[in-house]
Amino acid sequence: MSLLPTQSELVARARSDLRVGLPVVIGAGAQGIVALAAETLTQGRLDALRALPGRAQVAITLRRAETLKARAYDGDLARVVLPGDVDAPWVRALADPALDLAAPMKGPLVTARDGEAGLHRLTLLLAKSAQLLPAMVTMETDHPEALAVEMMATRLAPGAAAADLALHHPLLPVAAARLPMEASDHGRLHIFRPDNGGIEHYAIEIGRPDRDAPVLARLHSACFTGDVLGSLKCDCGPQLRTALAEMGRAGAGVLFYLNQEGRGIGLANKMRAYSLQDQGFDTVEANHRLGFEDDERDFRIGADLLRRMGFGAVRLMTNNPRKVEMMQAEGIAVTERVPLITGTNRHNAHYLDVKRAKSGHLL
Ligand SMILES: Nc1nc2c(ncn2[C@@H]2O[C@H](COP(=O)(O)OP(=O)(O)OP(=O)(O)O)[C@@H](O)[C@H]2O)c(=O)[nH]1
Ligand SMILES: [Zn+2]
Repeated sequence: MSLLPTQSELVARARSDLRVGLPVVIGAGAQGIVALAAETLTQGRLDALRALPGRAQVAITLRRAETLKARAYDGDLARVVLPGDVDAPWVRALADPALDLAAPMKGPLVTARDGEAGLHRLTLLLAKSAQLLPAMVTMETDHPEALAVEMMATRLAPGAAAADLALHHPLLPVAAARLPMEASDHGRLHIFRPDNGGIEHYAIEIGRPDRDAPVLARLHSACFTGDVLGSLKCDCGPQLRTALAEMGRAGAGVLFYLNQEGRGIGLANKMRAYSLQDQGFDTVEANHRLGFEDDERDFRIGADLLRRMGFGAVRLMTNNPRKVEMMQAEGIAVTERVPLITGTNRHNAHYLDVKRAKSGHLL
């Protein structure tokens, strides 16, 4: 045993570094990259990065590249060559579509087609996992180890970092207590935390569901605006309350409250998406313009929690066939899909239409 951080712990540290605005180094031997998140980039850090020998680029996802009409030569991403005369706000505008319509980027953007994009791809995965906009300022380096020491930066080994980012981190029970609720006197709230100190998720157990029979279950993704504020832009709040009420009526059930706000992009990015929706884009288009896929959730979380609580089969309350497929792919038997249609109003009619048309929801 050692007090030194493992690669997985270094990935967790790198996430915080990027959110703070610090650089992260990825690489070993003679091949590496220094990366800063576009969202937290300051002018000082951009100047310091440019003072290093090498070519500064901004890695963006294919989704964002399509919006910016930049050619993507690296499959799912593009490397925009950073012009010599641009400042930090220019880089942030490349990442953040808030100003796309008001102040379109001065193009054309030149994108790199030579060299390797593997490390750039990793930096984008890291940005997404830190719930930052997926756009990273990068500089290639042929002495990553020395540079990381010099900058006191977290350095990740590419293979180990890629493996950790693809891994589902097991969720461990932290605490549980009795919680009488409007929906049931017999509630119990369980808190789970991943072994890398990441985002916590909750289970609300109602009654004492039989572990040997399919349990009435709901995998509810967090929606601060809908669940807490009663937003009329979506149907989340009524879905949450209806699901709990039905479990209360049935006397047993389990609702997982998964902190995958905004289909996994985080609340700040969801508000960026809402602001694009105010400009006329639908929920799917808005995610794409930000550089995200329409659904960035990891459904392994729900399956892990179900199993950890002793359930192998569910009667799943959802209108989303993907949730059913994903649970089955993760080895959870879905014996029945229980529709959960509630909370439609004139503000969310279009949102629900788009979910039906583009995301395959059965509404
Ligand atoms: N990015 C983004 N997320 C949204 C938007 N509207 C709602 N959400 C999020 O979408 C998620 C909805 O979660 P769920 O209700 O569990 O899932 P669902 O895929 O709609 O499926 P079911 O409700 O089970 O039928 C929540 O995380 C919300 O925060 C939006 O316009 N953009
Ligand atoms: Zn919602």
